[in-house]
Amino acid sequence: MLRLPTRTLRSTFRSLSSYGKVDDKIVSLICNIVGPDNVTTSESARNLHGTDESFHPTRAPEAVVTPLSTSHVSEVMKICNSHRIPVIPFGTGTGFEGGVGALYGGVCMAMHKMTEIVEVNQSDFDATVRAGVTRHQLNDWIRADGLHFPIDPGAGASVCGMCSTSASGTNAVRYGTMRENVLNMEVVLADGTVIHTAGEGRRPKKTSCGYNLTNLFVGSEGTLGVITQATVRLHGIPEATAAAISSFDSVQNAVDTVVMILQCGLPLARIEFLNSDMISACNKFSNLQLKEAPTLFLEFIGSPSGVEEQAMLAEELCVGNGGENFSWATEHSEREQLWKARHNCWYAVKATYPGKHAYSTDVVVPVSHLPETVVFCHELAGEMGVPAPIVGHVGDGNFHCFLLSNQDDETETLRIKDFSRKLALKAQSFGGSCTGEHGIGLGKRELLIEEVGTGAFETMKIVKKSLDPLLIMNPGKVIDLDHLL
Ligand SMILES: Cc1cc2c(cc1C)N(C[C@H](O)[C@H](O)[C@H](O)COP(=O)(O)OP(=O)(O)OC[C@H]1O[C@@H](n3cnc4c(N)ncnc43)[C@H](O)[C@@H]1O)c1[nH]c(=O)[nH]c(=O)c1N2
Ligand SMILES: CC(C)CC(=O)C(=O)O
Ligand SMILES: [Mn+2]
Repeated sequence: MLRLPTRTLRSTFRSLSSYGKVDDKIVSLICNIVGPDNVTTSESARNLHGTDESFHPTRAPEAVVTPLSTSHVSEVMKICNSHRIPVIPFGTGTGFEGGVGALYGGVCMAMHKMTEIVEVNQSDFDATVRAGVTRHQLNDWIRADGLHFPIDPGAGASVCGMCSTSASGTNAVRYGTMRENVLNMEVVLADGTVIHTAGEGRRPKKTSCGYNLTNLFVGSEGTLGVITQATVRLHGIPEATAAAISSFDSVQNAVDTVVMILQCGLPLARIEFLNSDMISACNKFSNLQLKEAPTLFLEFIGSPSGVEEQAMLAEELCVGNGGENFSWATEHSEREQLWKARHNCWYAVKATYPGKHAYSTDVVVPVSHLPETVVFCHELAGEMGVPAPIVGHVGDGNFHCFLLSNQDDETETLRIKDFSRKLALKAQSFGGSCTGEHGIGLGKRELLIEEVGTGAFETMKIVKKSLDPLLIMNPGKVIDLDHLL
């Protein structure tokens, strides 16, 4: 692999124009590999692929390439590396941190045409999928076998996109995040080399075999290579499931209840907190009639008797903390409605405040500090005098506060940045993180340095520069280019 000394790198990147351009010659070279139907420079495709769900503005790539195979990806990478052209992988564009924006131009590697479910090992509880397969497609495929892939960011994200952001969702309290559920990945590196992070065809449930490359690429946000295939854990669909809702007279009481439930060792499947602004938005958007108060959504799974036992204990703890309206949803349709409303929180907030620009924080803290952190967030929003719907995967100590602003009002945008920085610093002061699941992307690059400290940050830079010496993989994300030159 090519390595350049720092001085050479600096002079190479003296100006942004040091990256190669995707001109007609490059387009034609890429066409020769993937075929003309799989490369476009149309404005609409470029804009679409330079946008995600974040508030970061669209940064369109110069061309969008849709490879059909790993060898396509590898050959395109070789061309881009030799002409020093940025490559930005794209899953389904549901990310929240501006990860797909082409800051320095280049090629978007859009993975949606690699749609094969390579294998499902029913009795081993694992599956291997190509990069374009979404979590919904995988679940539709394996449901009849009594299996599911439980990691559930609300959107229909691609499984490999989820690997790349280290995604999780409402089920993480029971099943963990992508970090605990990825067994192996095929990755194409910047120079076109194809590797399997745990060795080709390997899918052991545990391993002590060398450095954990799988976990290096999980959460790498497209900055170290293109993930072309992932082998993930599957889980059995539980025999019985019940959901419950309870509302509280204060944020403190609701979140204290979460800590108590966890301390009792109740094996919850899900426990989500929604504040009254969020319940109000959900009532309108998802046609619910819930009391507009701090509320917990809970779910229990297991055998029918086990579920009943867990639920009764949870009810006792909720009521003991002033929880009211404790109600059950055992019917599949009722539960579906509840969790659909929860997954639609983002759209509910956007619909409630039309014309406003929304941003979501993503802090996570050790659970004993959760009540203090949520209350801090609530009060900070109060001081700012802005509506701040909060929703969170509180079983993991992770929650989101949605901040709303007028897009054209620079003062409001700055206030939001200030709010989210203060909240992140508070979480870090409790031993937590600025991001539990959305990633660093563009907006949290400085917070990353504060969080991990100089030694770990320098080590991350060494990893980045060793795997991608010409800095073509999703440049400007996670680590600012200024820190790498
Ligand atoms: C309504 C709603 C609700 C939620 C969420 C989104 C939305 C719209 N999300 C966020 C989002 O779904 C999550 O970040 C996904 O992992 C993004 O997957 P995409 O396939 O859309 O990646 P997307 O295309 O957005 O890319 C995200 C990043 O990964 C990189 N990337 C994508 N595919 C790659 C590949 N094959 N190889 C290498 N890099 C690749 C990109 O370059 C980019 O940096 C979320 N998340 C979460 O963790 N928990 C949650 O609860 C939710 N909830
Ligand atoms: C913050 C949201 C917009 C997405 C998310 O992560 C969630 O709904 O849990
Ligand atoms: Mn979330």
